[in-house]
Amino acid sequence: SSPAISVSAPIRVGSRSILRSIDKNKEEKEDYAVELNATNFDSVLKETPAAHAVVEFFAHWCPACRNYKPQYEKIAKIFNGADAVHPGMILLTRVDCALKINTNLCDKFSVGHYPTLLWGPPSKFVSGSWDPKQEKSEIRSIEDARTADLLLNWINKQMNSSYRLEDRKYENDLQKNASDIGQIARAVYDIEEATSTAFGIILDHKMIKSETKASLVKFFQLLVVHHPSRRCRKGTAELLVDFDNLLANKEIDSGERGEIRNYQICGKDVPRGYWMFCRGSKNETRGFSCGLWVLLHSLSVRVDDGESQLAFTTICDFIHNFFICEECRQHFYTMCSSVSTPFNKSRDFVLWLWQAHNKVNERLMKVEASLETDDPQFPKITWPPQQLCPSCYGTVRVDESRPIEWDLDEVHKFLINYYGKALVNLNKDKELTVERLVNLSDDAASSASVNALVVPVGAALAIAVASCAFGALACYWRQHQKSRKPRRSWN
Ligand SMILES: Cc1cc2nc3c(=O)[nH]c(=O)nc-3n(C[C@H](O)[C@H](O)[C@H](O)COP(=O)(O)OP(=O)(O)OC[C@H]3O[C@@H](n4cnc5c(N)ncnc54)[C@H](O)[C@@H]3O)c2cc1C
Repeated sequence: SSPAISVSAPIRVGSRSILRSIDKNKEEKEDYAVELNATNFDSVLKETPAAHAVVEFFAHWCPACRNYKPQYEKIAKIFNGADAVHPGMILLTRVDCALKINTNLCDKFSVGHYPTLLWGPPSKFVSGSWDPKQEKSEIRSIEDARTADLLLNWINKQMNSSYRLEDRKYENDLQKNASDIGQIARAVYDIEEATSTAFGIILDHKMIKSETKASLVKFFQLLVVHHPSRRCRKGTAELLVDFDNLLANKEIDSGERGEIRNYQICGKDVPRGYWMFCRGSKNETRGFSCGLWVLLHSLSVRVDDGESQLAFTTICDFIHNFFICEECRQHFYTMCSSVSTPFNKSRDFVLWLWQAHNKVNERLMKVEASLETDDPQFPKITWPPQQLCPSCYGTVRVDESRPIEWDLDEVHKFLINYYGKALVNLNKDKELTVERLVNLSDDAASSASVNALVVPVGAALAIAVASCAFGALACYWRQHQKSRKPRRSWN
């Protein structure tokens, strides 16, 4: 579902001004920043799904504010509303302090000059206030944002992001443009969304039990090392470290979830509540299950030969224990169980997953056609289509009724490229490397005497150490937590 922002056009007090603003919008370009006033300020900021808000306090008579408006609008256009280039993350708003109704509101936020820009979590603005002298406020003043570029740079610094003014809206036009491999690039958002959604479902349905915990820990280890999104790797690593504490071990089987219920596995900006690559043309189609497939494929192409069997069993167990669609998990598990020889090449595992997905596609082609439950814009196909990977097709396919003669080397090459390189991490952060982890752990060691806490050696740790096969990273990380916690901060 797309983020619902209840107010998308400027709202002013009085019906005449509403009409004026509508007319103005027709004549001029639409305003993207949401205009707030004392009556809707709290409700809009309370309801927004965005994790961050910018409030511009201005006065309509102020010439500098009028000149600033096009700059501010450029940024609002990128973030505000479901059709924005990067929807759902930041809400840009403005308050006209020259309107009597807003006098108290502007006072509460210590507006001393126009325009004043404040940044913070939307909830902190609700019934909130701000004082420049106040320390430790989550609301911060944006000092130098005279131009759209400067404002976006400031935002990028806060969010560790790399948004650009030139970013264009992602059009999910796979069907129209099936040969465009670039479409997959934005799927990293959906993988993050799927990871966070999966974790949310696991918690909501109290699925962590003594008999499923080991399988979840193994899956987390796989994510720590091979998730394409850095913030999910980081979030999962931190979760793994604190798993026993967060889970309140003794309460697992009683269904309690301890502190873990508040944990955001891919960081505080995810989930965002919408899908990009996996957005269906109807609300109920695609979304999570599509995101989960893309996550699994992107994991498969990242594992080494030596990890392939463990990655296979980890994914099979994860789906079996935690994918709440009964038919899907049963069917997938049957496919898993039919594998008799352990994988010792990642290529075989990658191709197995591709084939398994195609088997599901082929089954669903028939089911969806008879029940008319398909997404008309995204019918199930045997994948990849020839337009996307001509070389995957060993021979030119003249007769559609004959089985495809796949060139498996080419399919493998294609999958590695598609779910590997092409599916890039859009966050420009430094990579989480083994070296960095080692340094972090050393840092933690040097400060151990001051702020170390003893982490109980619980079942999760034993399981984690016993299954240290996903590269050095997860293993190293988990083992170093035997006697101490690392610092919370990663930077
Ligand atoms: C493990 C698993 C098992 C499932 N089993 C069932 C089931 O038994 N019954 C059921 O009704 N639904 C099942 N689903 C859901 C179903 O497969 C689809 O995810 C859902 O119908 C949404 O389909 P979609 O059009 O978004 O494409 P999806 O099938 O979700 O695919 C997502 C994207 O992956 C790419 N893709 C497609 N095929 C392949 C392939 N072979 N290899 C690599 N990439 C590919 C395409 O870009 C596609 O857009 C399962 C989902 C998962 C994750």
